[in-house]
Amino acid sequence: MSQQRSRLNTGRMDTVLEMQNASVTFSMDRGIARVLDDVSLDLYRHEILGIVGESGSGKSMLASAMLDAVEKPGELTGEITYYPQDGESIELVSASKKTLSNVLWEEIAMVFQGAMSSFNPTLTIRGHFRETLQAHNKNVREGMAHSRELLSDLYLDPDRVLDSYPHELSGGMSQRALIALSLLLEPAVLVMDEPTAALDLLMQRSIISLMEKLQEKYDLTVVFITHDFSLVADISDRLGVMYAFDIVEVGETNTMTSDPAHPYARALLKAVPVLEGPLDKMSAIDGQSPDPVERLNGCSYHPRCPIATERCQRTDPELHGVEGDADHVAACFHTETARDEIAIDLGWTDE
Ligand SMILES: Nc1ncnc2c1ncn2[C@@H]1O[C@H](COP(=O)(O)OP(=O)(O)OP(=O)(O)O)[C@@H](O)[C@H]1O
Repeated sequence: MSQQRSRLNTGRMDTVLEMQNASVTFSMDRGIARVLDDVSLDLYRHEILGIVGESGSGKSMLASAMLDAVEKPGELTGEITYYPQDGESIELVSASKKTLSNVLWEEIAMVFQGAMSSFNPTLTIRGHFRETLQAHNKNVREGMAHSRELLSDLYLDPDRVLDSYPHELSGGMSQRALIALSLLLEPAVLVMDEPTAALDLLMQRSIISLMEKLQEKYDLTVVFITHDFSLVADISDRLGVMYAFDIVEVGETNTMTSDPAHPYARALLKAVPVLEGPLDKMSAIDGQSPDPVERLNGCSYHPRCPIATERCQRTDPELHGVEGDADHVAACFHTETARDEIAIDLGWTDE
């Protein structure tokens, strides 16, 4: 895990990125699809925050929103504030294009899944590094020296990789080259959306342990988004769980992997396929994922929740501190009951 997160003198966590009521909507024939639903989240400087959730829960939308990079016709609303280590804070949603282009890659960078679609097939890897430096008016000679260091950090041979075209590299090599490229302009924050999804298990694990080293070496704040609870649990300081386009629980990784408080987070933990865990204790989550157009009243998880009450059908719960702990929040009226009644019994958890 990363070094201890820094605290402000006030005792509060030092926030590097703050999302307030961030929503993304798409206008569709059958109505408005709300694919990110009023998310508020603080990212702490120098932490690794894991975000997990099932397919379609809005993880990629969250990643794009963090950089104000939601593709049109998607509409992003809310406030996303970046706090540099030194200097004035920048609100990204209302920022000018010029401000945004200075922040992107130089302050906040992103790695998507599938390096192949991120690279230009007609350009060598050297061409990609060079182009990025030129686009940001950086010294190309110094930048190329840094690119060699980054590639070496990622256990790639700079001479071979820089001269290659993307298709000449294996999946694991090109994904690592993409991570090196994303770090070229020394960003403070790296948002990674399923960066290991297309790779085999061994390569996934090796990228995860590389990320831990890079985070320490370059003092990074990392958001690591995945559907794989067990993969990200190994390196995260905190874990956030998404359900129905919103964050439903965030807490310290130890708590989140042993005794989360939201019924969905508990069900997700039980559904985690782990090599070392007993298969007979895995269970799928019953019911359907929610529709972003046909929105339900009350808690979005209530139709699938074993402990839902009438209140859950009527009112949508806000995130609140679990047992008075402000660092562990869940959007559920019945967290105590969930912990009592929804058992988690997996070999790989710390229980
Ligand atoms: N261009 C688009 N127009 C309309 N809806 C979209 C668009 N892109 C994504 N969505 C919808 O937004 C919702 C959230 O998608 P998102 O890709 O963020 O989910 P995800 O959790 O990242 O899923 P996965 O793990 O499968 O990548 C889904 O219901 C998806 O169908």
